[in-house]
Amino acid sequence: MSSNIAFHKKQLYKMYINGQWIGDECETFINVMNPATNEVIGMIPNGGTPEAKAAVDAAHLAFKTWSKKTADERSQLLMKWFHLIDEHKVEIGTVMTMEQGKPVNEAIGEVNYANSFLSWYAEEGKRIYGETIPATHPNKRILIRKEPVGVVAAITPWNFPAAMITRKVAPALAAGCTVVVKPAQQTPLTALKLAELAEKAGIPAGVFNVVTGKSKEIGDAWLKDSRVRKLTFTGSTEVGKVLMRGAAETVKKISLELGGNAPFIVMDDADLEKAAKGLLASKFRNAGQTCICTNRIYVQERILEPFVELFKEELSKLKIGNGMEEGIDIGPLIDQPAVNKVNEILDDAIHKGGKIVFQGDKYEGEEGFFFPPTILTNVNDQMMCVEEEIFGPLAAIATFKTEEEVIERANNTVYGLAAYVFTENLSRAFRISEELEYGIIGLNDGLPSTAQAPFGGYKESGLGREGGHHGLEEFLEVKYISIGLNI
Ligand SMILES: NC(=O)c1ccc[n+]([C@@H]2O[C@H](COP(=O)([O-])OP(=O)(O)OC[C@H]3O[C@@H](n4cnc5c(N)ncnc54)[C@H](O)[C@@H]3O)[C@@H](O)[C@H]2O)c1
Ligand SMILES: O=C[C@H](O)CS(=O)(=O)O
Repeated sequence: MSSNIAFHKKQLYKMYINGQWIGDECETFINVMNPATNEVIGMIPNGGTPEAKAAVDAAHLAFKTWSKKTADERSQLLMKWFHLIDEHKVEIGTVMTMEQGKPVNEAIGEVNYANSFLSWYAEEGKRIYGETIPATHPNKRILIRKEPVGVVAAITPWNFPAAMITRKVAPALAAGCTVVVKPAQQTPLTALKLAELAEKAGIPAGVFNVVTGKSKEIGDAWLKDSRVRKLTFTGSTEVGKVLMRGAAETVKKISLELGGNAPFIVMDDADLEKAAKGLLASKFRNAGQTCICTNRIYVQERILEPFVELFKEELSKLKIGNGMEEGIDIGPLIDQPAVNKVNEILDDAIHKGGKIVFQGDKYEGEEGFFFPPTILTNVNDQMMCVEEEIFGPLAAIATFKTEEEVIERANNTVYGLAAYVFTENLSRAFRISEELEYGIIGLNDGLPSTAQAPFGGYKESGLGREGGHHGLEEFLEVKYISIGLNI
């Protein structure tokens, strides 16, 4: 697919604050790279404290009117934004592929997924119900209201440049909050396309702001600003902990969607073809760079050989290359350090007895950051591929004997985001699902993510949920009104 978007190496994009496109005044600029070719595709303003403060000024002012709109008025504006994103999904997908690397059809799929949060919360926002509670005192009445928390600061990662923004912004705006967003430095252009369409949809100035530039400086400015009442972060657990400590200074509400280390468990009574296809989807989506990608694969001993053969057959159908080309299934990793990390993890596994039983072609086409899809067997729990988040197309297969053993090994991690179980035995499915310490369980399903369901983790994979009605609660305060009467 040829891009119908002209990327000019020296094209300077602007950030979006208070309904204005600004940035020329910044002293420095950041290059945006294409990870498939290592070429510069544009530049963004390297903003910092002044721009971070200006965005909160705008959001704080806009909150006064946006929060007073009816839920239906906000819903209509969210749907105007939804329809514009839908009309421009190929353009946005192309921008995403150019800056993040995922194949363009997968990028367009992410735009649709991102958009589903807008349509879901455009409706959900109309159902922010309060309640009355029977008072024990005859002359009192108890009224409970749910109210928007206020100005929200959102900091998002590079691996899902559209969905990780709308999964926060859609419920926040539906609840009546206003938002300042800092996208990842690697993938700001998708965020700016969303802002362009929000402006076109008529979302008022200051309601949705996108600030680009110095991550720590912008984040610190928002953490210190008491007008920011909620921080919602998606990214690594390491950074999440830093932000959690900073949010304490002004007691901000906080949501954290952090790292993962997903086990993929194949029981000996599984439908092996279904499990192989489910593993392919879960492991190699976004070249393995998703927080809920399978990280460790546990196969019950008796069916190891037939399962690995099926998996190899499925993986051999995937094609690696530049995501802008037709028929590509696996694009590049985000940068060279990411490739180096996966190589380090692979070398560690081989050093500790791991065996490569399949490796795809090493794409030599361009100067990009490619890692060939690889299957390792003879994996043990002392390897880096079991202990750390791989974030690449490396499938690490270990075996186990019993249900009790695999549950203990699967839970033996500080993470608790997603886990996958393939079995055709219903009682076993529920027994294992209920014992796994994870916020998301894919039961015979390698792709559980959807706007209707709460997405989030146990333990060091995060706090709070995104998606479903749970995701709306994250942007609401509960107000209790006690009413004294003369009855
Ligand atoms: N749980 C989820 O839903 C989810 C989704 C996507 C990615 N992730 C996780 O994110 C990680 C990969 O994404 P990443 O490399 O962008 O993560 P990252 O933590 O390095 O960066 C995430 C965001 O935080 C910003 N940031 C970094 N340091 C900061 C600081 N000191 N102050 C303020 N902002 C700061 C970055 O600029 C970026 O915008 C993986 O661990 C992955 O598992 C989790
Ligand atoms: O990387 C983490 C994202 O949340 C992945 S998903 O698209 O929501 O599954």
